[in-house]
Amino acid sequence: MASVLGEKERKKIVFPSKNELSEAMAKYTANLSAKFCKERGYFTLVLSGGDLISWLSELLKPVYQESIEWSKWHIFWVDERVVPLDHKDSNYKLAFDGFLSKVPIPIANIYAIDQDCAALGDAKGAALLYEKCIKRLVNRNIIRTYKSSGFPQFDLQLLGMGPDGHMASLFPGHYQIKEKANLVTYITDSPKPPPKRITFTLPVINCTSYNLMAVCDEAQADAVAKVFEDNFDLPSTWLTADVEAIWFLDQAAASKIPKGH
Ligand SMILES: O=C(O)C(O)[C@@H](O)[C@H](O)[C@H](O)COP(=O)(O)O
Repeated sequence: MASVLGEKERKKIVFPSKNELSEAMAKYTANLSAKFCKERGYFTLVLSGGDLISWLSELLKPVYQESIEWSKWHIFWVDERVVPLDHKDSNYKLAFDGFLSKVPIPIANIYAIDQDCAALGDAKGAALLYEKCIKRLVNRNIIRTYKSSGFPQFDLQLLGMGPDGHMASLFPGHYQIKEKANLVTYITDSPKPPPKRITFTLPVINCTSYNLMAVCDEAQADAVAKVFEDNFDLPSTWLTADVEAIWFLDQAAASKIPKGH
C-alpha cells in the first residue's frame, strides 16, 4: 500500500474469527509487556471502551496470569465517557469489571478520570485533570516522552473503531480530530452516546510506540475498507504509531477491503 502515511504504513492481520483475534491480541500485549518491563521497569497500556475489553479476557488464562509482571503495569484510557465511575456506560467500569479486577495490577496504577468531574458530568474539568495526571506521570518518568516533542509516549494502546470510522472519541466532522496543542480534549455532543466524553488528541494517540486497532464484524466493514483506501475523512485513517500501527481484523470486518490493499 503506497500511501501518504509513508514509512508509517498501517499493517493488518486478518483472523478467521474473534477467538483467534483475541488470542493474538493477548500474545501481542504479553510480548510487549515483557519487552517494556525488562527495558524500563514499567508497561504503560492505554485502553479504549467497546468490545475489545471482552477480548482481553484471554489474558486471564493461567499462562499469562503467571508470567506477566502485573505490578509493573500502568493503565490509562484513550477516551472515557463522563459518567460516574460506577455507571454502566463507564469505560473504567467496563475494564475494571471484565479485566482489571481479575489481575494483580496495583489499584494506584489504574488512572481513571477524576471521580468528582465524572459524577458532575464536567467534561472540560475531566479533560484538564486527566491531562495534569498524564503530565505528573511524565515527570515521574513512568510515561516516556516522544523524542524531543515532550509529548507523552505510551507503550501500547488498544483501540476500536465505530462504523462511522471514529476512534477514541474523535468523530468524523467534529473539530477534536484537529486539536494539536492539548494532550486531552473533550466533546459534549458525541454522536455515539453518551454525549460527554474526554479523549486523547491525535498527536498523543500517534506518539504511542505500538497502536493495535482491533475490529470485528460486518457492521464495520465499509469503514475498514475506506481506511485502507486512505479516506482521511475517517478519523481512524489518521492512526499511525512511533514503531507499529497494526490492525487486527476478523474476516467479516476485512471483507470489503479492495484487493491489493
Ligand atoms: O468509549 C468508546 O465508545 C470508545 O472508546 C470507542 O472509540 C470504541 O472503541 C469504538 O466505538 C468501538 O466500539 P465497539 O468495539 O463497541 O464497536
